[in-house]
Amino acid sequence: MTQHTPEKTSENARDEEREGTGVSRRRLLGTASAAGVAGLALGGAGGAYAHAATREDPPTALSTLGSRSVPFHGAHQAGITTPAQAHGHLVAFDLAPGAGRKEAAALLRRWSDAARRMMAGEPVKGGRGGADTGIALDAGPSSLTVTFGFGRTFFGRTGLKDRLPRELAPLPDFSADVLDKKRSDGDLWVQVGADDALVAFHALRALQREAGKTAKPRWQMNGFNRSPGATSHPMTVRNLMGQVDGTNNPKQSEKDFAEKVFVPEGGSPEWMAGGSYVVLRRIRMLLDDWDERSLAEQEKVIGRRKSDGAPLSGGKEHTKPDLEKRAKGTLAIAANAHIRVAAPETNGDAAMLRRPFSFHDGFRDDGAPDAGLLFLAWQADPLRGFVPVQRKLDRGDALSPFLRHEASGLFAVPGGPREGEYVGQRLLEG
Ligand SMILES: C=CC1=C(C)c2cc3[nH]c(cc4nc(cc5[nH]c(cc1n2)c(C)c5CCC(=O)O)C(CCC(=O)O)=C4C)c(C)c3C=C
Ligand SMILES: [Fe+2]
Repeated sequence: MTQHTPEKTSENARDEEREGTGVSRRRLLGTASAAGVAGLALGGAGGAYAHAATREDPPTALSTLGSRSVPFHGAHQAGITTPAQAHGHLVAFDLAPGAGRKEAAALLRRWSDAARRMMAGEPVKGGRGGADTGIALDAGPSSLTVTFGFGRTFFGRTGLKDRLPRELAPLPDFSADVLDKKRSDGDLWVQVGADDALVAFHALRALQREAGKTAKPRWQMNGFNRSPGATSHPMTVRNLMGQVDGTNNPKQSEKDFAEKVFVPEGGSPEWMAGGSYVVLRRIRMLLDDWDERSLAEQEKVIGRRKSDGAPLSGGKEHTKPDLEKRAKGTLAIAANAHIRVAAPETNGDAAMLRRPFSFHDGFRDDGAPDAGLLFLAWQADPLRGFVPVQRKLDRGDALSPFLRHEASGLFAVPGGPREGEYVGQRLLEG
């Protein structure tokens, strides 16, 4: 598996897509049961066995979930089209005073090396004397991905203003914004995703240690999705409002997918070839209000059935919504339904790949959950993706009264590294 198709979110699809480099479920189960645990050599990247804690320990047999690995190298960074994992950490770092281009390049080199190793299930420095911290020692890679991006402020701090992409222009203000500046933006951005919570934390901790004196965490957000295997049939993930969320994402099988999501070879700036721009919004959901609405009201707000995500114009989850359909003179999908207002066909084809994590950070002073969506939208150009759609949603979307946009970020995520390269090398050394 090199790249995953975002529309294939079922357990079977994930198995199938991960067979390329990981170990397929069939092979894994066959091998593990036939050979037993102790008799087998340690698996390498994505192998069926985790690293033994000591030389004497027999290797630990891994489940399908633990053994899956995602390649670090490729045309695009991992963590964009990879099916969203069960656990996610988003962290922004600011360069320390005095750290410039040279220090940033050395950091990206260290981070890339650590990410490559951890994504292959290998130990990394982090503990005393360069030992691994041991947090993920008996686990496999568990579909770990680490994705790196650059914020607008990075370019001024490193003397690279002449390489600042025009796409990183500050996002406009939206009327629904109640943004906390301290939890927004940042020089550097890291997304960690894994299907195991300890593997995800291990990676986060190792990267934070590697940042050393060069960069300090500015903010961190933690998110989650459903665990692979938790549903018995293929089903797009649900968000904390209970809706099936992600149905009408661009599909990798569509011929204009890459054009929508990635900067093309020969595009500008050159160092962003194969890269993408990610918009992050921490969107708190007013769940106490939402959960009091009837099922019919909730479905009208979105324009889809809550049970299976089918459009209110009829059909199944993946049936194309009929925006013109009327029943007894009334639009089946209301004029302000979220899917109508957000749809590419009502926004000059504005498109983005949504790959969010849910979050829950406890309860607020008023007793309401501090919970919602870490909305992540990936696109080749935010001015042709997120911005026009959010402008339109801002003007009259039935979902907006139930949401508060509390933090925001826009980052340039360069293309994937070639063998021997580190992420961002073409920017920092080009
Ligand atoms: C600016 C872009 C968008 C924001 C912000 C946004 C927030 C948001 N959305 C949901 C729930 C759903 N969104 C759905 C579809 C959908 N949403 C956007 C854009 C934004 N959403 C788009 C482009 C689409 C696809 C529209 C289409 O072409 O049909 C859906 C329906 C299922 C699906 O297609 O994913 C749901 C449900 C929440 C809860 C939320 C903020 C917290
Ligand atoms: Fe949406």
